[in-house]
Amino acid sequence: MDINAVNALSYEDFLEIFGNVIEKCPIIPAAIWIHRPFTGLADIEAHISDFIDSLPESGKEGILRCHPDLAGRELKSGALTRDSQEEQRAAGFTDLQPAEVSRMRSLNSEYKERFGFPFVICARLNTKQDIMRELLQRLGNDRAAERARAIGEVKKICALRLRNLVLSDSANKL
Ligand SMILES: NC(=O)NC1=NC(=O)NC1=O
Repeated sequence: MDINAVNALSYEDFLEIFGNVIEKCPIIPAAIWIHRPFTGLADIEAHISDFIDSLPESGKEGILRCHPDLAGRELKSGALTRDSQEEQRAAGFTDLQPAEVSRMRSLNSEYKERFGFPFVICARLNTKQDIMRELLQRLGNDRAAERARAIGEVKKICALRLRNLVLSDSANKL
């Protein structure tokens, strides 16, 4: 799907296709739709990034809370969105050893306890070893630094989801 096809979409079709580029936050693509015609993928990304950056801390933390834990309950119960399921599988979280699952569970809850929002990282750009190392390392951050870091990861996830939608022909099958 090229950018002209994106710009020609009705609002409903735009949301149907792009509604989950930020996990479970359709309000973000719904909000940036107003900026079409987009000049390209980078333009869509820039509008999403600007919208997120304009939010108060509580809004940014709300976005983070919409993300499922890595190797968490939703993965176990099959409740993940298709995007998230695919990303967690790619990083190796769908076939963890029981000891790895409990390690992720305890690290995730320690992180959530400390920051009040879940640990978020772009799973497609990391192996499960990278992710466990990052989780441990980022536990040492202060809240503001960690919020900014996690939002940066949300934007990376978004960028990969957008590329997958626009550059592949998956979105053509409306
Ligand atoms: N807590 C998370 O980082 N979740 C996720 N990262 C991804 O890349 N996909 C997810 O579901």
